[in-house]
Amino acid sequence: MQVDIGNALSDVARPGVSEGALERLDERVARVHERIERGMADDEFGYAALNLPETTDATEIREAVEPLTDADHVLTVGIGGSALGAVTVSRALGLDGHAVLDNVDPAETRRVLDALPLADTAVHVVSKSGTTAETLANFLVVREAMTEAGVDWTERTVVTTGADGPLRAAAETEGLPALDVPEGVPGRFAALSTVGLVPAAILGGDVEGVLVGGRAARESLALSLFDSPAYAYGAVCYALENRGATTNAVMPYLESLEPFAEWFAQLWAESLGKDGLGQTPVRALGATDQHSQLQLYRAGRHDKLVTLVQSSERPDVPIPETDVAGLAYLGDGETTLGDLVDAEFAATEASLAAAGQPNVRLTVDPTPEGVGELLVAMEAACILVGELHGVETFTQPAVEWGKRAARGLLGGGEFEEADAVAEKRRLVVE
Ligand SMILES: O=P(O)(O)OC[C@H]1O[C@](O)(CO)[C@@H](O)[C@@H]1O
Repeated sequence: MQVDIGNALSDVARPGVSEGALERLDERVARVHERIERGMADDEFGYAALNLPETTDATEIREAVEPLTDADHVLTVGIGGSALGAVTVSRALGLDGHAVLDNVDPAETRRVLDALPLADTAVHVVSKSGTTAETLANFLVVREAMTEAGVDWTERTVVTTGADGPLRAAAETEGLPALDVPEGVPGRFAALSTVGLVPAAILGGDVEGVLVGGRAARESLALSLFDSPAYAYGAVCYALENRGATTNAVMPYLESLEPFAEWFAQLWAESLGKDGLGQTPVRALGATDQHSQLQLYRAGRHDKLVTLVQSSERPDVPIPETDVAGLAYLGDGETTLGDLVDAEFAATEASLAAAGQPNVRLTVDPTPEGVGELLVAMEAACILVGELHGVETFTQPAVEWGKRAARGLLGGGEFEEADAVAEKRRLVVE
């Protein structure tokens, strides 16, 4: 993976970071890298995520899912990091047949289940805590639907969960194959583990290659940001946030990385949104969003960084020759769709720079190794930013308030947060 931070420097962008400021920041990066290395060496909570490329046992995963590999479809039942990593990996690997229930919109749950050939579907239920209401509710709905379809759901389901909790108990009661969520790794950092790799393994994906790429990202971590793509990216994000770029729009120019932008959004928001800090992650897609959000990125406030993700190579789809007036430059018998999207990428990047809008280019290999390298590099970048900000990168206390309120509203206990719902300030316009 390559990171080009040139368009984030202060002689191009406003806000921008000077090379002198980066040199000074590099001294702090060295200290943080030493902290990260200690955390990895001691398999400390959170830092253990960067050990997953070494500790994840692909053979164990393949053995657990072997009875399910005849399925052409996999349904992941999970939410947040218990679904986003798996969706990101399987889509980035170009695997078809992966459906996901990571919400409790009844219309969507019904639409997904009605569309799936349930007899030809393996189900992967994932919850680190084993108590997440959305996941457990969907699991109950899925197994009922399979039963009604005449499918023995216990023969088609594998569970990945923590050491205890309702989901572990259900797996033991029903005799379901159960894999462990890695100890000490928050869900949003668990893509290169059982949590993120099981569906790809069922669908025949190169999970071993993803782990090889993750190892490459780990090995590229160094004492200097100028020697480590992951730290270069994280350091620029940190410096630009401190200079007013409080939004980070992630815009991959690969459809196969569209879920990656959503995975990144949880990683960045849930890890760094603390103590009044944190960049707001925005999901975008190139070239499509050149025809929507780019107007804001170029001509709006100078309060955002645009992270452009480019592919190091592309398949060739020729644009057929045409005599349609004005289209000869496309249909000349030589230009391909890859040429077009690469030209649009370069034009958008230059357009942002010309407007003084900070942007960074990540160049990734569209291979299993490239996928693993990208994910681990972003995780390392996130940990660097968390250390530089001095926040608790690996917890997410702010999400608990809403869970208690919802549980109270559903009669799941006495929670003062539920009272606050009843006391809502109202001004209704109809
Ligand atoms: O894997 P679990 O415990 O079901 O949690 C799912 C998601 O919910 C959160 O805990 C937030 O509520 C995320 O951090 C996590 O990825």
